[in-house]
Amino acid sequence: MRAVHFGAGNIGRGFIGLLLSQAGYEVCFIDVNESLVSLLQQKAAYKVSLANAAHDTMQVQGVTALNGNDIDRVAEAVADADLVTTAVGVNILKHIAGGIAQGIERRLTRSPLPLHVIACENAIGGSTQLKEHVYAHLSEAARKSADTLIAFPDAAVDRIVPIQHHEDPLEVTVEPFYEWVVERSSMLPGAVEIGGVHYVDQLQPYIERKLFTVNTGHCTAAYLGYLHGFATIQDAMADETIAAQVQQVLEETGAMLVQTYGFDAAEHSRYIHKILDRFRNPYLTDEVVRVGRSPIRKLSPNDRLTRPALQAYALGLEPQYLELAMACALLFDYPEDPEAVELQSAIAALGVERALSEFTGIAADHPVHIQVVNHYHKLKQQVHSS
Ligand SMILES: NC(=O)c1ccc[n+]([C@@H]2O[C@H](COP(=O)([O-])OP(=O)(O)OC[C@H]3O[C@@H](n4cnc5c(N)ncnc54)[C@H](O)[C@@H]3O)[C@@H](O)[C@H]2O)c1
Ligand SMILES: O=P(O)(O)OC[C@@H](O)[C@@H](O)[C@H](O)[C@H](O)CO
Repeated sequence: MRAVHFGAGNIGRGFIGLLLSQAGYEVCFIDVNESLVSLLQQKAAYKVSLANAAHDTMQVQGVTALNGNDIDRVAEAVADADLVTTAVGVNILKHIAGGIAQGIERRLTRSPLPLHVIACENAIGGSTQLKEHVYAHLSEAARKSADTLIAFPDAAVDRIVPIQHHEDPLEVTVEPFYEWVVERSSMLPGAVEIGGVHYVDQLQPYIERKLFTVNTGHCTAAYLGYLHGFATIQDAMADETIAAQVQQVLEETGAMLVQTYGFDAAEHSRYIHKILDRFRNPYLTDEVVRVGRSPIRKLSPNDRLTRPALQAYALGLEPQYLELAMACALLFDYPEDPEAVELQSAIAALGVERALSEFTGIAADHPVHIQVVNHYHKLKQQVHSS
């Protein structure tokens, strides 16, 4: 079986490529990083090591790679694939959609076999978003056939894979934990299920639980850590005040998730504590600037800060630590992150009130907005006086 995977980066090699290879797929990576593509072509294999005491290692073999700019070959690979997956970043999906669409057009003329396209991004409805981008490139006739032969089931993926600093540029160190959940109800009849993937009827509770626990807690640790001068999540979590604030945030999202989806409260509390332990994994070095990357995306209405804060508020819960985390995100001024630079220029140009409304969609007179701005001004004063 052939899988075409877009994005040979950290999660692409360290999780999706590894799991697909273990499930019996020949994996063809597609990436625009030329040196990465050429190394994968030369070596056809790479090493994955686990961030545990034993430093267990695994070898992924028989992989191939294509340059994402070679649209003709990308389309050919998609046309012949048994599965297409992505881990490029949700904002990059629109850039890979053209190649996928060309592949689908060719495939529909030569094969009656169904194809599943799964976006493994940290976003609600990632595959659905990819489908919209792909369909924008398809002819009316192709769209009609694709409706019955091509499915885009949404997914949630969880495994912490930091930025890598190995001598071998293909090696990747990953945490031992992993979870890949795919929505079965949007799959086509007779679909082959991938070994190691957890299939569920409705993804919404799973993606919200993952995004609003793992990723909300993670970015809170990152933004608080950045503000206090810590370089890594592990260092930030060793600070008792930060660790307590991260836990408070997760208790707020937890209360919202338990009320919304009826999760068992005790089980959810264990889930939170397991995640806090994962953040502290002493065998990982995960930079706060990676975890805090793209603050505009992270503050956007459907992402890990704004959405749970507004959902909690709507339920009558007071999301005060989420508001604090949002204010810290507004203070993420890392000059090498293009979104952090854009965010800081917007705050300088519009003022924090308007910038906050612009990026989160929250009206200036909403109580959550008012509290975030209050926290922002207080934190800014503390930063100046320290
Ligand atoms: N790293 C993690 O811990 C983790 C865990 C779960 C989910 N994710 C999600 O997975 C996605 C990728 O994250 P990552 O950490 O692996 O990032 P990454 O930067 O390591 O990898 C992204 C890869 O995509 C490639 N890429 C960019 N534009 C492309 C294009 N047009 N065509 C093909 N390839 C392209 C990049 O060259 C890079 O190799 C993100 O959506 C992220 O939120 C990451
Ligand atoms: O990838 P992002 O930028 O959406 O979020 C950064 C991290 O929180 C994220 O990559 C986690 O490590 C991952 O989601 C764990 O499953």
